[in-house]
Amino acid sequence: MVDKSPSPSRYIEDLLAGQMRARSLAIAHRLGLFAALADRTCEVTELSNTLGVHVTGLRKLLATLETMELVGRSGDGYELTEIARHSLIGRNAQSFGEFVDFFTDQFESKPISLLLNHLRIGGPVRPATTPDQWRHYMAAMDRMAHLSADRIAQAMQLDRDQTLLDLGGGPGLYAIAACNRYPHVNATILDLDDALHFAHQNISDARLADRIRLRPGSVTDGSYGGPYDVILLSHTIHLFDERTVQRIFSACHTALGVDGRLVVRDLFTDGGRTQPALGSLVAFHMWNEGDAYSVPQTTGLLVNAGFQPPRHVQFRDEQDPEILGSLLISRKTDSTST
Ligand SMILES: C[S@@+](CC[C@H](N)C(=O)[O-])C[C@H]1O[C@@H](n2cnc3c(N)ncnc32)[C@H](O)[C@@H]1O
Repeated sequence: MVDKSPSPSRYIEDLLAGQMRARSLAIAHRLGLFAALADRTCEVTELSNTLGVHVTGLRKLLATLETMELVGRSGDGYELTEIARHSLIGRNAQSFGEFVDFFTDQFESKPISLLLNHLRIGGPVRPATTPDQWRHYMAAMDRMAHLSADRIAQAMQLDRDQTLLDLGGGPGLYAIAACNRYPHVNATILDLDDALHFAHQNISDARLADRIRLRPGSVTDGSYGGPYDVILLSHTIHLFDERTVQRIFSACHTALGVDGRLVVRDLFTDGGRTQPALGSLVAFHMWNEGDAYSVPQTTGLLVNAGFQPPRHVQFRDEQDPEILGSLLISRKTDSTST
């Protein structure tokens, strides 16, 4: 049998090329190249005029995109491949372009020197700060919600509940999906002011201002109001260290009514912390003060805070991106052990 595995040097070369591929994707997306080719085949000079860039550089960029199977040639022109058409333009089921901007912001604001310093001396590593970064951040969360909010609303099973708190609710689309699915539910979204600005717009577009309340604040303050029937913590615990997550879970226990449920959604890894692989990658590159928590570790923190061992609900299917994560759903026990 012929051994088709790459040599060690080819393997390392390919890992390094991965960074260049990601940068080509980011630059083409920022330039608007995919949008410019959305419904036409374009010759290089015409494309360079549309995008306002030099032909020489553009030819090289297009060649990289061709190797990545995002554009193809048709005669003298370039056109999008099916993958690019489905994942990088418009808002169809597989579109994922918002994540290109969001990930790119993360890499630009966290150069390797900064990550090295963080490894050596610890401390915070710049969250989103500029208005553009907030817009990209919330647009990516918005996109993820379009792929998953209805499924999460269904998995939360709020048929007999009245009140939902969405902690770190971002653009508000989980609260909106829950209120749409369960007409008897009222929701509260607690988040930082910068995020609530986006939630406010979405709630007003959905005409749900009378059922969804915005509560500016920090999840680390530990005072969430209540009592609530259900608390959702979607893609938020990964921002915080383990001690803070423990305090947040305990504060959730306090804010829940009798028999209340906590639904934690995240990119949970296995006990070895390597699967899904994206979990270990984003934990190191993006979630510097937090982590991609494993299912056993999060279960331990929930039980310590006074919750029953959670059910692990996989709500995404094989076609979905890994970043959608999974859910841990726990019911409150009567008293805390912490
Ligand atoms: C990764 S986003 C997830 C947003 C939303 N829950 C979702 O699943 O799409 C994390 C959210 O936590 C919010 N956040 C970060 N630090 C926070 C804090 N200290 N207090 C409250 N919210 C915070 C961010 O503003 C953002 O909306």
